[in-house]
Amino acid sequence: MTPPAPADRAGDKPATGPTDTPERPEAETAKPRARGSRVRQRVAVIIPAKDESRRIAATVRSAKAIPHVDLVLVVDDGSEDNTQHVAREAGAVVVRHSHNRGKAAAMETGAAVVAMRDAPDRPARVLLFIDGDLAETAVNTAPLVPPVLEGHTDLAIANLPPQPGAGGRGIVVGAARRAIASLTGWTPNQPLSGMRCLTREAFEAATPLAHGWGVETGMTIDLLRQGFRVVEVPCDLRHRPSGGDLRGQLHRAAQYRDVQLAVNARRVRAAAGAVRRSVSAKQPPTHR
Ligand SMILES: O=c1ccn([C@@H]2O[C@H](COP(=O)(O)OP(=O)(O)O)[C@@H](O)[C@H]2O)c(=O)[nH]1
Ligand SMILES: O=C(O)[C@@H](COP(=O)(O)O)O[C@H]1O[C@H](CO)[C@@H](O)[C@H](O)[C@H]1O
Repeated sequence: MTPPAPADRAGDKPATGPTDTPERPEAETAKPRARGSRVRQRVAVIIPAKDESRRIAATVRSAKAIPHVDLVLVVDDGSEDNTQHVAREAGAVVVRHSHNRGKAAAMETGAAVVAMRDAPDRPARVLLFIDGDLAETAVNTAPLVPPVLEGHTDLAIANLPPQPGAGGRGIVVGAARRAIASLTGWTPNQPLSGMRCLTREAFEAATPLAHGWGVETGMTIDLLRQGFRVVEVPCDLRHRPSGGDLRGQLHRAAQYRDVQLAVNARRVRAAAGAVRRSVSAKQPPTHR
């Protein structure tokens, strides 16, 4: 695979939808589907959730109101609270990890369960991942869906407004942003945003997902490097921000660790790919 062209591989923070995306090289192209084939396509909302009993009911109810959604799936990632019961009561389909496996694992479980519920005679559902703490604002992820359903992009990522009470200094966000930029040529505004809508084809191309908190950074890099289209879409969301206290800083340290692990693995992969390409370019043509 050739390295992606800079910046224009991804929509550049469109106000209401994706910007134009250039043709992708044949070898990397995720086949665009005819618009007509998406007409009956539905959307599954997947909510990885660990100890979200206080907000999950509002999140589930709100997610059910997103147009085209016919399945809201909560993956209880080994919660120690009542998350699974509250989510089920609110109308979600709930599956549960018996022990905590991290956000990325919960996302993979969610996608696998949706695949089992996809009808064989219909297109695979589009996947909309959202966090469990959005509460009543979950419905405001709705603008992520049309660009994907209509085939304008493969991955739509929510851009959130500044969150009251957030205590971050932009260290993790900055590191993830720079890593994505250096590996793909595209500079995202919110590289860690977990609210993202994508096709089944794009999801499969992004697996195995990077572990834990590295999942968003890894997914964006992997999809862009394979020629998939990515856009950021503003969404008016509120989530439980991490504060500036010890708990918040520990959360950021874990995020930082997982982002670095995801990025380093992809740097190694990119370097190995470059070596392979240069070796095969130098090999003399074979004669019969
Ligand atoms: O081990 C974990 C940790 C978190 N989460 C879920 O992942 C989402 C994002 O987590 P959080 O809101 O804590 O992170 P933030 O995005 O605020 O950094 C939430 O729905 C969590 O419940 C999870 O499924 N497993
Ligand atoms: O925990 C946080 O405050 C930051 C990461 O910490 P930094 O601000 O980069 O030190 O990450 C959160 O905020 C981002 C920006 O709003 C979101 O995109 C992330 O999903 C959230 O984890």
